Amino acid sequence: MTGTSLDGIDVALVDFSSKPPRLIAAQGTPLSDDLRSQLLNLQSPQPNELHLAQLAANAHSDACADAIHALLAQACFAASDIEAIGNHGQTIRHRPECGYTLQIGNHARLAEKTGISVVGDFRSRDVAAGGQGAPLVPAFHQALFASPQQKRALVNIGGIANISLLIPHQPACGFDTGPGNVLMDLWIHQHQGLRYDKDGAWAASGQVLPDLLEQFLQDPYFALKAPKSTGRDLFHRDWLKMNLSQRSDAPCDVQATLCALSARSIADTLRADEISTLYVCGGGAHNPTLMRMLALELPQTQIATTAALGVAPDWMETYAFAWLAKCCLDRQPANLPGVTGARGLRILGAIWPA
Ligand SMILES: Nc1ncnc2c1ncn2[C@@H]1O[C@H](COP(=O)(O)OP(=O)(O)OP(=O)(O)O)[C@@H](O)[C@H]1O
Ligand SMILES: CC(=O)N[C@H]1[C@@H]2OC[C@@H](O2)[C@@H](O)[C@@H]1O[C@H](C)C(=O)O
Repeated sequence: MTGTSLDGIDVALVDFSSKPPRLIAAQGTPLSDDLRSQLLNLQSPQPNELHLAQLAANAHSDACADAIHALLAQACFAASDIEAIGNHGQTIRHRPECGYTLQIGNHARLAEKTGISVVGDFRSRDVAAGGQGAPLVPAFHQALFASPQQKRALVNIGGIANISLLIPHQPACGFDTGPGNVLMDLWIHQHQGLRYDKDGAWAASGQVLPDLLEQFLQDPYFALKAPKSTGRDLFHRDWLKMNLSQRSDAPCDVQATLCALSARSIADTLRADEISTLYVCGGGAHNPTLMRMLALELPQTQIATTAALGVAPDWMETYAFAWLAKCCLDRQPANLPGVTGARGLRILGAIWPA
């Protein structure tokens, strides 16, 4: 799994012979600066992008192969022990309203380099069926973490944040709430040249600006009803420029307000449901300022990380894509039409045999 933050490749080794499937080992490997900038550049139109996208897809697959080999070595497994790799690829465009979403990665090359079958291209079938193609993890959250008594929510705060609402006796519901860390990452990079605001320290040094927060919340995305999904296509550098060009706020106050935007846009989606516990995963779970703001927004809700469910916050997404790959191999539909808006259940993904 490589997500919208473009911070690294996460690999999980999952055993499906046990019920529920068991996460045996997991590892994160940082992306090289070169590959990261190739992938970041492809997030917006540029000359010769078809050729550049293919080169980046090859480099992405080579880096995935290295990360997989490293995890197998660490966990003392051989390639021949592995039934398949689920490979999300890197999202470089997400335009379901135009009938496509694009995750690049050369699956054939990954199968060739590892000798392991690859399952990839998880989102396009759902989009072809009229869905958003995202988020896909609510089905996994429902299968593994729904409780018969408790109203639970799981939120993944990655570059973009996506939530799953697991209410007993109701179909699972889920959507992207909006920016998770992506805007905070862009803003601190612009001002301090850093990749991210470690422990939310810079945000904690500023004041949330209520008028700016209200302005941010005017973006029509936040008022849209589900099904909805988003990405860097909407929440990018120009979004910040458009919202901030007429203002002269202290950069640390803007960072605090972007952090509050992530917390508020997540919390706003939960107020009506009397959720007993909100479980947080993704990199945002490591940001105490963001976690504190979430707790302030939701005083009636217990907030924990998914470690309380037995899964460290960094491995939830990659675990989910192993599960999605297994569903594909078993010819089991894995989308939730009530989440993505697809016309019906669909088998997600395509297989590149070893
Ligand atoms: N210690 C920390 N303090 C603050 N923020 C952190 C910390 N660790 C990680 N993060 C944030 O988490 C981000 C990475 O999160 P994650 O790996 O979940 O994103 P992703 O999977 O790439 O995104 P998505 O889920 O949208 O595809 C980093 O870019 C950073 O903003
Ligand atoms: C198009 C795309 O890659 N979307 C990602 C992204 O990262 C978070 C959010 O935006 C979510 O919609 C999705 O990933 C998760 C894993 C999902 O599909 O459930």
